[in-house]
Amino acid sequence: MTFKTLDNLTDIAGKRVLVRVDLNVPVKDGKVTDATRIERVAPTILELSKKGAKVILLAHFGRPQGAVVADMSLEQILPAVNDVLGTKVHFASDCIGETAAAAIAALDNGGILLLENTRFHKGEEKNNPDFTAALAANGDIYVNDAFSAAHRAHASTEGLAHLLPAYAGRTMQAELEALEKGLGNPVRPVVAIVGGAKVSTKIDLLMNLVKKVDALVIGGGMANTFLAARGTNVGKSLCEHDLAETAKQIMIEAATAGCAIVLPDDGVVAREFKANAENEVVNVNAIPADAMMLDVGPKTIEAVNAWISRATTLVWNGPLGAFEIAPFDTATVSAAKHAAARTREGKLVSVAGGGDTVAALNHAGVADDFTYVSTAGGAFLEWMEGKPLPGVDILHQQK
Ligand SMILES: Nc1ncnc2c1ncn2[C@@H]1O[C@H](COP(=O)(O)OP(=O)(O)OP(=O)(O)O)[C@@H](O)[C@H]1O
Ligand SMILES: O=C(O)[C@H](O)COP(=O)(O)O
Repeated sequence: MTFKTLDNLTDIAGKRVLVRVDLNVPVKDGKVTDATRIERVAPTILELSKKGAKVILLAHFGRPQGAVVADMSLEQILPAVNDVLGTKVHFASDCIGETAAAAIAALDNGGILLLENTRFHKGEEKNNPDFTAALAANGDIYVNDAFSAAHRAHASTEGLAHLLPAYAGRTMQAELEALEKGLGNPVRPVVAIVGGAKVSTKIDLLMNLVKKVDALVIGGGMANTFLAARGTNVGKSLCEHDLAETAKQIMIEAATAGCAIVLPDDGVVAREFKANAENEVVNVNAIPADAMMLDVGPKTIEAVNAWISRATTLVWNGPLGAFEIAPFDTATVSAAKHAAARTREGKLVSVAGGGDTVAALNHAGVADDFTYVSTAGGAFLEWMEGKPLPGVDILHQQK
């Protein structure tokens, strides 16, 4: 590693350390349902606090697009952060300006403060110099511990490293080391499973991914977009129809690269997005116009598990279905258990990543059996593609 780490940070008592963490955690009815991302950043926060720094946490939640959106406030994450850290964490309702400055001034040495969602300001995602300067005004040192947001060149993930002495946190360091160890030189066949809901932000990554893997299994909302591109009627399923052309190009690129694309043959459809909604298994060519495909079906599960059996290396981002609501967790749980068993037998190197993917593996009870579980989803896929990550690159450039 060529970047500076917390080992280089001594003598920081009383210093204001701005720590970028990723608190974009799964939440249901205002409660955190999986605290893995918080648990992973805890060592950095506690180490800085123990060294007597004033620890100021910067994070985003959701995609409020520069507006203050009440249900995207980080205040709802505060109780879970308190629980995981086992100490009182203060909160300020803005990440810049007087409100933030006053809360920081009131912090004791070793105190911890969480600032409100950075994405409530338009300048965050634009990496706007004035906004970055306003963030920097409240800190002496910058630590980036948000590997899972390092694919974003935002003010709090990249911009700040131009203005303040910048260091990698313990999780940033650990993620990069573990990914390099697990996937730096993957043994073939390499199978990737990509599912989930963030279709528009992840679909472009697949163009390069198909050149690196032997098979790409597509599930979740991502599969519906590919099925639609193939001319299948997906009814009311989560689907980004305007990405049909991109999906077609990816399928062409995969054929050229010799990468098998595995799409669902059957699916579990329902008319309501809720637990135990009335559902049926249908062939993907017979999805009713008023129904949504919320999971892949039994035939597809068999095919996915057969690909996992063939793989020596598995890379997984995004659940195969809406795993939060039973019974639409069936495929995700089955594939997770199968991959875990192959890993335990020493037949598979399994690396999974993503906020909800981690939650899904925890739900299946097998997260500890995977070779490595990254907190990163999009960043993990971009790393896998070999793309430079702005948040990591700028740390390497520190003198
Ligand atoms: N068929 C489907 N229809 C609707 N939602 C789905 C479907 N399949 C999966 N999902 C939803 O996808 C979400 C997870 O997708 P997402 O792309 O955010 O994955 P992730 O692991 O959190 O990655 P990242 O860390 O990049 O956010 C879950 O909330 C799940 O319910
Ligand atoms: O959940 C994630 O993958 C990270 O927090 C980044 O979120 P984003 O895709 O909204 O930038």
